[in-house]
Amino acid sequence: MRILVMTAVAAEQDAVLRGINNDPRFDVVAGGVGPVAAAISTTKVIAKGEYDLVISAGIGGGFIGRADVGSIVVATDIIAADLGAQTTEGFASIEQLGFGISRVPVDQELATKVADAFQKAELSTFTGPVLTLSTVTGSFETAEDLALRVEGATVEAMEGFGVALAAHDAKLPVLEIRTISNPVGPRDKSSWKIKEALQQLEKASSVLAEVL
Ligand SMILES: O=C(O)c1cccc(C(=O)CC[C@H]2O[C@@H](n3cnc4c(=O)[nH]cnc43)[C@H](O)[C@@H]2O)c1
Repeated sequence: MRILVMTAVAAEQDAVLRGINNDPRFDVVAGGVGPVAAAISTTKVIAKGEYDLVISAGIGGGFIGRADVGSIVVATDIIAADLGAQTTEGFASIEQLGFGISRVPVDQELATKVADAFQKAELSTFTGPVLTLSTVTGSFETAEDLALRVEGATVEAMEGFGVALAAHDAKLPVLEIRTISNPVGPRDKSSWKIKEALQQLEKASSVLAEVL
């Protein structure tokens, strides 16, 4: 199996590389921050290689009560949560507007297998929808709006939908794995546990190499 892991930045790429420990089945690429950069870079890498699976991996924000800081989340769905329109009845996704897809399903069997392996490795693991946004949430109000709008919203990040759409376009299965660096809500960088989340990403990646 040939596996492409897309991260946003080099620090996440390095954590994954440490975890997979030179496993030749994996390519790990830092594709840039945000859904557009992620989509472009993933499309370019897929075009040059023969892959069986694409994974969006990195740190993310956990919705309070759904995913604790320091935990790992395996996506059940990858959702473009701010791709749509504000209407008098509230937000309408481009899917609801009839302009395209705003949700890419993951390979559910593989997602369950990976989540089970993380739990067996005694890593605090949750599953649920992972939201892709172009703007990091900065208030409780926005966090609550997203949680109400997307049933079971578990994580927010910025690249998954870009990676997933590129994989979907190439008819490849996709997963998204996020290690939680911060709670979704008011911007308080002092509360971000990025180093710990990167350590969890390394641990998760070592389990990935065993289970895939
Ligand atoms: O608000 C800030 O000053 C700030 C501090 C640290 C990081 C950022 C980012 O923009 C990180 C974006 C980057 O990390 C992922 N990520 C991690 N947590 C979240 C989140 O709560 N919401 C969205 N993205 C998050 C994301 O995938 C990016 O790659 C800002």
